[in-house]
Amino acid sequence: MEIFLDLNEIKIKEYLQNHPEFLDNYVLSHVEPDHIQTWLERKKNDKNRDLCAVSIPKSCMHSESHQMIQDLSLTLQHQPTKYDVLVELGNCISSAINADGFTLFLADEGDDSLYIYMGQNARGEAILTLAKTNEVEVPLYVARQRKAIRLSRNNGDYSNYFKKKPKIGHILCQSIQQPDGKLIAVIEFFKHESGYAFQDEDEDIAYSYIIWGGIALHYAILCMNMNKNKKLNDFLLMVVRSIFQDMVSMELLVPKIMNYAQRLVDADRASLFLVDSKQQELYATVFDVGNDEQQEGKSSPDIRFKMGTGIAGIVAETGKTENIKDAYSDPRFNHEIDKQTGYKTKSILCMPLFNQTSIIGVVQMVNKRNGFFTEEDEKAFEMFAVYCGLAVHHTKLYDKIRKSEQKYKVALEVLSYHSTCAESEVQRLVPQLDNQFPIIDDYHFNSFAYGDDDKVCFAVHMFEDLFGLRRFDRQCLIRFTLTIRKNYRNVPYHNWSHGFSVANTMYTLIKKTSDVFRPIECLALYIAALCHDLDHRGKNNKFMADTESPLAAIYSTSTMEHHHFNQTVAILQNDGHNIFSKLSYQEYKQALSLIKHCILATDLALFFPNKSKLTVLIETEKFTWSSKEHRLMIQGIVMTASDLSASAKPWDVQEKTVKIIFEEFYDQGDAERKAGKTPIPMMDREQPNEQANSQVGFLSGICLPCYKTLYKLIPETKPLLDMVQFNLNKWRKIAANEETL
Ligand SMILES: Nc1nc2c(ncn2[C@@H]2O[C@H](COP(=O)(O)O)[C@@H](O)[C@H]2O)c(=O)[nH]1
Repeated sequence: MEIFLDLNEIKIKEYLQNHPEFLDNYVLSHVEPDHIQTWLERKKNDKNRDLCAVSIPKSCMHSESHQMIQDLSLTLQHQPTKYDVLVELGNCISSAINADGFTLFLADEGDDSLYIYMGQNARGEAILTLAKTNEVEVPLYVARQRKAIRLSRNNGDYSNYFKKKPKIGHILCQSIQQPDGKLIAVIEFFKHESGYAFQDEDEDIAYSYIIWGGIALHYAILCMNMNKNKKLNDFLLMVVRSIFQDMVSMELLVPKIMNYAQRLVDADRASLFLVDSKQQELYATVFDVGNDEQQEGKSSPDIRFKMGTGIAGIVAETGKTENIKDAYSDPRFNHEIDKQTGYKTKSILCMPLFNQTSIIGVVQMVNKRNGFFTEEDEKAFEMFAVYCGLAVHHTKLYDKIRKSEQKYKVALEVLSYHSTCAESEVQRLVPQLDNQFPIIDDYHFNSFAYGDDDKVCFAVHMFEDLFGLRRFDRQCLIRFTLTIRKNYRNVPYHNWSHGFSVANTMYTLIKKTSDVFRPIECLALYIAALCHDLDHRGKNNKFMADTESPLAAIYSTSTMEHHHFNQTVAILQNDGHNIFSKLSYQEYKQALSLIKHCILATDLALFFPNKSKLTVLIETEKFTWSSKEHRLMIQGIVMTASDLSASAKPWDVQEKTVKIIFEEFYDQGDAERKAGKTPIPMMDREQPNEQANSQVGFLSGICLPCYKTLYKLIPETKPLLDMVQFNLNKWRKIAANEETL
């Protein structure tokens, strides 16, 4: 019996809407794929096809999409999260297709799990629940196939699916992907049983909105990434500032970094392990930094384990990042620490930290909130790890520097104690200052005739004679001079006797040339002469450089002369030693500046250029005592003249001094030979006949030019010039074997 159904277009449509599977089955079993493809092409390209006419008037669609864009743009203005955009999109589509609601499933590209979106917490972090596979077969199908599905309760294929969804009669499930095709989410709209089934045009409308939404979402993700990048840049700036400006110690900087890192990848815990390369172990520097900004990482020095142990140990060995989704299913995971802490590790993101040459540590993020650590987390973490390595490396350096500074301070304290004179020595010397002094303002004064204690008395007496005691304290002066003597080493030539002798020549020159130099210049010249070779080791600057001595590392030029000045300042800074304490700040500053200039001028390497410039000024009659620069130049010459004044002493003193100088030269030559170097003839004790020739060279090449220049500007120094000339002639005769020593 043929049944004629009273069918018309509306009833057919109604039937098809209520029985979508009927149409699906018909098309899938009766229509050729090519024909379906033609339909799809036509649908995409059919400009005239009016989506809205089918379900919503274009104006309404237009106004709807206009409203959606307005809503979305409002959302986007408030720096949306990805979830804000998805929820807004779902709301827009729901109202456009008259859905009673929707469920949002978030995808994890790590695997094809879906997470049911339950909302956001105060920090804008999504609250997700892992969807049980057997409860989401439809969204899972859509996620895998990227195909929309429309179902109604009486649809045979998925009737079980509706059993878990009481009161829901119809669903429309669609995937949402980024422009690059990456799956973001699946959205399942639903209607209660009383509603109509979703239609084609509902699917089309949802599809159209999702296109818009995808763009908005892409923008939102860009915005979030920009925010994240801004936060990352702000963090990196903080790290760099901490490293290079605050120079904070490890204790302060690393917890900051770990707190940031833990927030960066949304981890529940963060730990930093450093490599103990000697023990081949890792130890926790900061362990279990929580999500609370204030919570400082608990430093757990007792958490130590061998390299290669656990995920962190393996990363420290291999230098490769590990992203573990389920720690306990990874045989490499070390359960021991969980046992110690009672904390359950699920997911781990672990990254090596490098300095220029090696792995210095491992940063470990534990338990990603809501799921697993993503590829995006790994990328962000990689950048962070570079700066974390930089920070750790520099804080370790600063910690070493701080420890060295403390050791240096201790060494200085010890040195200061042992290198300053005792009060008893001061008291013992005071009465001696009232004794009768020999005539010592004499260029030919022979210091060999007196002992070291006498020389201390003479030195204090010379100072008081030149500068009086109105602005100086005698006890302080005695203490200062005794400590100066103590800080000359017991070497053959560059000892206290040499320091005193140079000061004596300077004293004589100042006494016999009154009014050439100003008081502050005289004070500086005298103290510089007394201190100019403090702590000399009997080796010259070349030796200090060749042997890579620490002093040469500190002072690359005029090595010993800088050290002599540094020692002078150190002694002035000792309690009870500051002879300048009654000077004004300006006078003190000027005195120290002049003392530095004078001591550095005793470096013969500086003598030659200084003398040449001065000679030109003299010969062109441009030298003027009113020029500060010219005064400094002549002060330099005066220092050298005093320093080499042994060459201008009577012959018996010169001959005795030279023996001592060569003793020291030969000691240096022996040390050079021991170091595998060949000493110059002057320092080679195996070439003793070189002495006379060396002296001819030294007196003619250095001393005579020095005293000639000095004489042109300070004629009162003629006795020095005459005696040098005499001694030079003696050395020439000896060198020519016309005389013997
Ligand atoms: N060959 C000689 N060298 C001498 C003599 N007197 C000093 N010197 C060297 O000159 C410098 C002076 O600088 P100083 O501040 O260290 O005293 C030093 O290197 C002496 O070794 C000499 O008579 N002959």
